[in-house]
Amino acid sequence: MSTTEPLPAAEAAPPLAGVPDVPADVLAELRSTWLPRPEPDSAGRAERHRLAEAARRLIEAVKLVDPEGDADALGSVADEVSDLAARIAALPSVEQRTPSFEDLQLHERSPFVGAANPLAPPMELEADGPVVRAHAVFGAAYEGPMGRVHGGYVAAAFDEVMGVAQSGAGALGMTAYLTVRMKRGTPLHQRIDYEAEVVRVEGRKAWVEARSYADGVLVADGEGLFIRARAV
Ligand SMILES: CCCCCCCCCCCC(=O)SCCNC(=O)CCNC(=O)[C@H](O)C(C)(C)COP(=O)(O)OP(=O)(O)OC[C@H]1O[C@@H](n2cnc3c(N)ncnc32)[C@H](O)[C@@H]1OP(=O)(O)O
Repeated sequence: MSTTEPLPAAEAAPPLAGVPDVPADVLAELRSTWLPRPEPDSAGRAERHRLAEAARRLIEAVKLVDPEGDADALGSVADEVSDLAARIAALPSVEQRTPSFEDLQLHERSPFVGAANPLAPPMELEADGPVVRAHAVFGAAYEGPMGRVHGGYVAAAFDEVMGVAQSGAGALGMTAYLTVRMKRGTPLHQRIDYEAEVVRVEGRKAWVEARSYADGVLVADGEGLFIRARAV
């Protein structure tokens, strides 16, 4: 596939040599901690998602607020937000009980796709056979160079997408290494598209390649090695 073309239309590609042809139901099961993101299973979880979304807007607003503005107004909202943080912290915590199955899912808690995690942009994921696609918009809080996503977040987003795509090996493991080539700045405030797939499998090791695009232009690509746990 060309690395400078816009994302290709979804189409069934033949399996790569050495990469297993993993049945669709196995792929779906392996990916189920990430996607699809289900409807909230309770009113409380729906409100927690709404709270996370409000917190994302809070983070963006705090990052952008002008320190040369009205200092009293800033001080007043700092007090209010501080009080709010204390009120939320005083509510029951998930760490005070045995987590439910839903609490543990990455579509709930991940720093990239988690609906309950205010640090998650959140990234949206979809799978098309062995290929995993994703998109995300990074706000001001992710800024490194002016107007561009910090390199650490550029790489971390690749880890998330590759982490899902390793399912194409028929098993899940941990990231052993990750190489990301940042070819252009990844712009803030616009949709970034990702695609990733397994390109090689040897025993417990699966190599995954991924690319990211801004407005159809390649901004980064990379590869990672994922190693599944030894059979016990
Ligand atoms: C459980 C389901 C979870 C499912 C979890 C699903 C969630 C995924 C989340 C997304 C991914 C993440 O962010 S994961 C979080 C970030 N990553 C981590 O925290 C991983 C930290 N590292 C580790 O836990 C470990 O080092 C592992 C698991 C990567 C490997 O440990 P190990 O299994 O004991 O490996 P070991 O027997 O020594 O080596 C096996 C083979 O791999 C090679 N090898 C080992 N490490 C490396 C390495 N870093 N780079 C290159 N090659 C390596 C060895 O040379 C050997 O090759 P040979 O002699 O056989 O040729």
